[in-house]
Formats: sequence, structure tokens, C-alpha cells
Amino acid sequence: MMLQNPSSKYRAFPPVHLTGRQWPDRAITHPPIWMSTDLRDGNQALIEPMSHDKKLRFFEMLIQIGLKEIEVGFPSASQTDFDFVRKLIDEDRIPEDVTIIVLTQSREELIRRTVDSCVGARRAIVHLYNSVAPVFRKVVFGMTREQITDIAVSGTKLVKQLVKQHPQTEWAFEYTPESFSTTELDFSRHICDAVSEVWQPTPHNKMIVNLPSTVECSTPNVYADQIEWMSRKLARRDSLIISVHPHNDRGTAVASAELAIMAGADRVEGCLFGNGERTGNVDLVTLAMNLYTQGVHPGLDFSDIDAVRQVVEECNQLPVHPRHPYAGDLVFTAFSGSHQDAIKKGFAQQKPNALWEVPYLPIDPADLGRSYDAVIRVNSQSGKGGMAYLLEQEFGLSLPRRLQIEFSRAVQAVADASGREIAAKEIHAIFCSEYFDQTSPYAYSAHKMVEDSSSDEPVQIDITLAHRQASLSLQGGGNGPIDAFVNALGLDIKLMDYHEHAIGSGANAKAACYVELRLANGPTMFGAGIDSNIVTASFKAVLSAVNRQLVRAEQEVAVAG
Ligand SMILES: CC(=O)SCCNC(=O)CCNC(=O)[C@H](O)C(C)(C)COP(=O)(O)OP(=O)(O)OC[C@H]1O[C@@H](n2cnc3c(N)ncnc32)[C@H](O)[C@@H]1OP(=O)(O)O
Ligand SMILES: CC(C)C(=O)C(=O)O
Ligand SMILES: [Mg+2]
Repeated sequence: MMLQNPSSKYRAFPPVHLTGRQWPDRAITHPPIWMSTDLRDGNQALIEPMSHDKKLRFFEMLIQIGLKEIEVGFPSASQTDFDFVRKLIDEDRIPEDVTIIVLTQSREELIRRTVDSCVGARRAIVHLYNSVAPVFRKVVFGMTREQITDIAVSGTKLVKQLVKQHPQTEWAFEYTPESFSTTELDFSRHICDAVSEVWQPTPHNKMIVNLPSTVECSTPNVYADQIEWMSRKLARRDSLIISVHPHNDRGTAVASAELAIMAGADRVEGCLFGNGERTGNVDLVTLAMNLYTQGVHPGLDFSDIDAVRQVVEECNQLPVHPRHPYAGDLVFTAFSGSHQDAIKKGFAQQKPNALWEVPYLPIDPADLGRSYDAVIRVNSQSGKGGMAYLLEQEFGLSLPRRLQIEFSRAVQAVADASGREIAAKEIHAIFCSEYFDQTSPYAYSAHKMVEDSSSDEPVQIDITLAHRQASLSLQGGGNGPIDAFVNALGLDIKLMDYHEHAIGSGANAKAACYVELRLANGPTMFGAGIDSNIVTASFKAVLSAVNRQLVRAEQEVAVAG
């Protein structure tokens, strides 16, 4: 079946007629007021709504993160939701600087129960909503604009009347014209003005007007235009907090929220990792960390993102995608060679407390409590940089560049053959078997430096090797220990390159040596040795290279034969 021509079934979202729009030239310089609706919009979208225990765990984590406004439920929906709000209040679990929000439809019995659920709270926001878009007016309610306005106005009057009966609580009010983004702007303005006319907010006691994209239907710039339009035209603007509540149906909720803030929104409602109805609410983690990467502290603490993710996954019973911004398992991982190379160079050059300049990483993983170890991983798409980085980070082996090139072929062969990721441990095992464990036909046994003042060569050496089950004693002299060792071997060796470094420090320190040499007319090849004695490590490295050359030559003969 072919995808049908959509033009007769769907139509383009109309643009907003807004002259002199301001938002495109603005930048976000401070965080909005954050409101978590994880326990309401998030919860109502779960396959299995949260138990009290889970809600409480989530609530306490939100407080730890730094949320000051938390929508804790829809108390008139169920006894469970009602009892949860009571539990928070009766058990005195709401910190002084945190305000709970409770959502209700604009229906008398539901409003009464909602207000009842909050009695005794230090501060509470009653959140009233009714849907206002043409399709809801026609399909769901069968009502005119006036009748829809009356639902909002009468609900607001009732909330105002009921909360007056409980003056020990500091009450605030939030109104949502649900489906705002698909509603005629003049009608949204009319209904919000009618509601604020009843509530009578003041600059000291503001009312929240929440303008949701209940279903996201346009590009984010259109939503921004809608918010700027409302922000310009609403009555009592200085007494209102304009809030946005983007959903993610088109996958652009984060962009919508960001542009909406530029357009005048003071507050954002969303869920951690974008849980919520259908494709979810806007993701508060992404929004907050996007701000952070622009040098603006979001006022929310995601410095241990994995711990937050664990709680959210357990409570929601939904996994966070491995590619989820900032939090996914794979977002601080590079498999491809050129990325690994650039990241490795970036880390090497990055100075502490300097501007962050590591290519391919928009944020320092450490700012989210993620470790560098996971940044680079190796598979068949990887180059030398990745495996060299892992060997250095995990095993302290710092390979010279040409050895990296040589060794990466061995890793590539394993990755190609297996078709899967090669873990750091495996890379180390491949390195050991390719280099450190190359002890045949020659294996180092012992050496002794010999004083011989009669010789022209400053260093004299006695060596003992194992060679094909036999013990071999050899002597030689040279300019230094390696030269003497090579001369003692009596093979046609041309030493091309030599590197050494320490691994660790103190009594447990070891030395790693890498030599590149040519044997007879063979190609140049590396060998590597490791030992607590640096001279021994260099001898082992020479033997490793010699053995590799000899094994290779034997294999060539076998293939030719
Ligand atoms: C965009 C959002 O996320 S909005 C929040 C949605 N969340 C939820 O609905 C979760 C909790 N809800 C519930 O548990 C139930 O809906 C309840 C208990 C609140 C109400 O249940 P019910 O009384 O069975 O009504 P139901 O939810 O089916 O609503 C339909 C009725 O309410 C009316 N209605 C719907 N929304 C509203 C509203 N905001 N204000 C006033 N009336 C409304 C409808 O017109 C319809 O009326 P009708 O029965 O006369 O046709
Ligand atoms: C009730 C409102 C705030 C809502 O969830 C929506 O419009 O998406
Ligand atoms: Mg919603």
C-alpha cells in the first residue's frame, strides 16, 4: 500500500498574523518557573498509574532536584489521588518553599472535592481547565463560545468562593484553556480575560494562565507567535504568570517551549524525560540542560542524572531511550573513528575550569555525573583513537601513534569478525596476546650487566633466554642496554623506534616499553614489554617484536608452501 496524498485529509496550520514580532531576536537569559506535572499528566498517561509509594518517591526526588511547583494529581479522579494529596499534607511532607498544584475539570462536584483535598496545606494552586478549541466546542461539548466561557467563569467563581472558606491556606489559581494552540486567539484571550476578571489577580498575587499545546499541531515558531500575541493582548498582564504546557506530538515540544519562553512565557510545565500523554509532555531535563549549556543555571540539579533516570524508570515503568538527550545510555558514547579521534584530542587539551571545547560533546559528561569511561566505545566503525583512549584510561597503556595504527588492525579484525562492540577489557586482552604474550620462539628469562673495562663498548650484558624448550645463554656489548641486548641476540635487527612510560607509582609501579624494529628484510613491526624493571621491559619488548616477525615469516612460508 502506498502512502496516500494527504492534501484532502490534512491541511497546513495557519500562520499567526503578528506584526513586529519580538521573540526571534530574544535570548533566554534566565530560567522559567518550572512546574513538574509528572505526578498528574505523566501519571495519567501510564499503563499502570503510580502507587502512593512510587508517587512519594517521585515527589521527594522532584524536591531534591529543586522543583518548587509540583502538580501532585487530579484529586477528584480517584480516591488514590485524593488520598495522596491528603498524605502529603497530613504527614507534613511538603517543604515550605514548595507549592502543590491540583487539577480539576470545571464541574461543581469535582471542584469541591479538589479544594477539600488541599485543606490544611500551607499553600496550594487550584488548577482549573476546560477545552476551548472549535473541534471540542463542536464535537465534545456541543456548545457555543458563550457557553464554553461560562463553564470557565462559573468554575472560577466557585473556586474563589470555596477557598475563601479556608483562609489558613494560601491559595493561588491557575486557569488552562485546554487545546489553546488550536483555538482562535481572540477567543482564548476572551476566555482568559473573563476568568481573570473573576479572580482579580494583582501583581503581588498573580494568577497563572497556562497556554498548552494540548496536541502539538504546528511548527514551534507558530506557537511562539501565539504566546507573544497573548502576552501582548491579555488584560492585567502584570498580574499574570504566563505558563506553557507543550506536548510533543510533532517531536518539537522542546523547541516550542524554548521559543515560547523567548516570546514571553514565564513558566513551563513538563515531565522528566518527556513522559506524558501520547508522545509526552515537554522534557524538563532537556530544557534545563539546554539552558545549562548556554551558561545559564537552570535552578534544577541534574548532576546525578543516572540516579534521577533510575527513579523515573522505576516509577513510570517506562525506559528512557538510549539516545535521549543528556540521559540516554549512548549519548556520551562515540563509536565512529573520526569522532573518537576528535573527542580524545579534545579531552587532552581541555583545561579545568576553562570554556568547554571538546568536539562532538555539547556538555561535559561529568556535569551530569556521567563518567568519561563510557564516552568512547569500540566496534567495527572505530579507528585507532578509540581503542588507544580505552587502553590508556583503563589500563594506563599509552601507545605511540604508529603502534596505535598497527594495533588497530588487530582490533578491527576482531570487530569485523564478531560484528559487535569490543569492550575495553577485550581490547586489552587482544593487546596482551598480540604483544606482551609473544614469548615464542624467544622468551626472556634473566639478564646480568657485566663490568668489562677492557671493552670499547660501555655496556656489557649476559642474557638467558628460553628458546624452543632450550635455555640459551648469550653475551653482547653496546652503547646502552638495548643495544647490548640486540647485539647479544645476534640477529639482523634494525631498531627504528623506542618508547617507554611508567604505569602507576610507588612500589607497584611498572614500566611499559614499545619498540619498532625490522628483522632481516621484513617489514617494521612493533613489540611491547611490561615489567617492574624498565630495562627488563625493554628487552621483553625487543623479543616481542622479534617473535612477531618470526611468527609472521613462518606463516608466510606456510601459506606459500
Ligand atoms: C489535556 C488533559 O490532560 S486534561 C486532564 C485529563 N485527565 C483526566 O481526565 C484524568 C482524570 N479524569 C477522570 O478520572 C475522570 O475524567 C473524572 C473522574 C474527572 C470525570 O469522570 P466522568 O464524570 O465520568 O466524566 P468524563 O471524564 O468522562 O468527562 C466527560 C464529561 O465531562 C465534561 N467535561 C470534560 N472536561 C471538562 C471540563 N474541563 N470542564 C467541565 N466539563 C468537562 C464533558 O463535556 C462530558 O460531559 P457529558 O458527560 O455531559 O457529555
Ligand atoms: C490540563 C492541561 C494543562 C493539559 O494537560 C493539556 O492541555 O495538555
Ligand atoms: Mg497535558
